[in-house]
Amino acid sequence: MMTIDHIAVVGAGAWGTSLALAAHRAGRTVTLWGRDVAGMAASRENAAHLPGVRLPEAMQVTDRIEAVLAADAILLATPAQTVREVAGRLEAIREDTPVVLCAKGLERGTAKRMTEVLAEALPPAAPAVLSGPSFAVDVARGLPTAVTIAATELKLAMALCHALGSASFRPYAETDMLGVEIGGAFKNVLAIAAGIVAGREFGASASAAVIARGFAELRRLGEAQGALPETLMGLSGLGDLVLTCSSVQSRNFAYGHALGSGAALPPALAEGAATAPVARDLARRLGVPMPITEAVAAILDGTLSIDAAAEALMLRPLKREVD
Ligand SMILES: NC(=O)C1=CN([C@@H]2O[C@H](COP(=O)(O)OP(=O)(O)OC[C@H]3O[C@@H](n4cnc5c(N)ncnc54)[C@H](O)[C@@H]3O)[C@@H](O)[C@H]2O)C=CC1
Ligand SMILES: O=C(CO)COP(=O)(O)O
Repeated sequence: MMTIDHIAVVGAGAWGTSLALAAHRAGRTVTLWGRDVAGMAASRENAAHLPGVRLPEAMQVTDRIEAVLAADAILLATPAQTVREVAGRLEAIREDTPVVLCAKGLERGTAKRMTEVLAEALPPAAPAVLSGPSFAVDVARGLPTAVTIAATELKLAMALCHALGSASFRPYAETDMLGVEIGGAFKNVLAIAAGIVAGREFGASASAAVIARGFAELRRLGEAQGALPETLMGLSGLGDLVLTCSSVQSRNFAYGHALGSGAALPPALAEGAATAPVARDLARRLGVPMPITEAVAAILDGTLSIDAAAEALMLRPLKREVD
């Protein structure tokens, strides 16, 4: 079996730092690369994103991209809209170095998935995807978490699972990268919808309806593109949808909640805000009805009020549930 010992994580935000900790707990040699990490390297703490969580001395924290290039595998954990630029900086990697995409989103302007962006920006990489229900803070604290790691070759997905798996972090291997990516990107849009429902105090019944009907949209769009239904119903699809649609810990949910309640928008990253218009356009192009996604995109671009969106969703023509 392929052996992965040295793991480099690119992006020292909440998720990158947590994944570096997971790799360390799994017994790997770990390099964490980020911009402006001198303070973090000295204090051994990511005070901005994970205060109180100690970074082990054995973990190399660096802003030198050269330190990443020789790793056996690279986890790319910067936000979706930066993946093209950041991947481009890794052009000197060895041919077929596994590069695991950890961002959840679609690229603005091109509507491309992260694997499509990587194929263009860094052709020597062997792509993989890591996704699933996993708040960075939970992973950083070593709470039990399960995720999906997908690669075209099961052998690579399994090697990555062995490299990252530990008593607190359980990855499942998968070959349906497309399905895993679609689940991760779209659940963020639906989490904004769920947050709006909670913030507007539409009630628990409406929250459950958004999750179930949102999942119907995710499944339709995934299947239209060739994703496997089992993937969409797994950790990276339904699992992550349930997590982010039901917890204020989710930045996407919190963003929607602020919209719904009329509070000031939180400054944190809400990937779904960038993905919503891209998802709407993609769905229209593929002829897939996605009314909740349409509503979120319209609320975000200011063309529809929340109350008008709710009424329009409730008064859509009556139909069979499975259609
Ligand atoms: N935070 C979480 O619980 C989870 C996050 N994710 C995904 O991981 C991705 C990153 O999210 P977070 O780490 O939470 O965000 P974050 O806001 O905590 O950190 C993002 C990091 O990326 C860095 N960065 C931004 N642009 C960059 C660039 N051009 N070059 C180099 N570094 C750059 C920032 O300096 C920051 O350190 C997102 O796609 C998110 O959906 C996935 C699972 C869990
Ligand atoms: O993807 C996540 C958990 O699986 C994190 O969700 P948020 O980006 O909404 O915080």
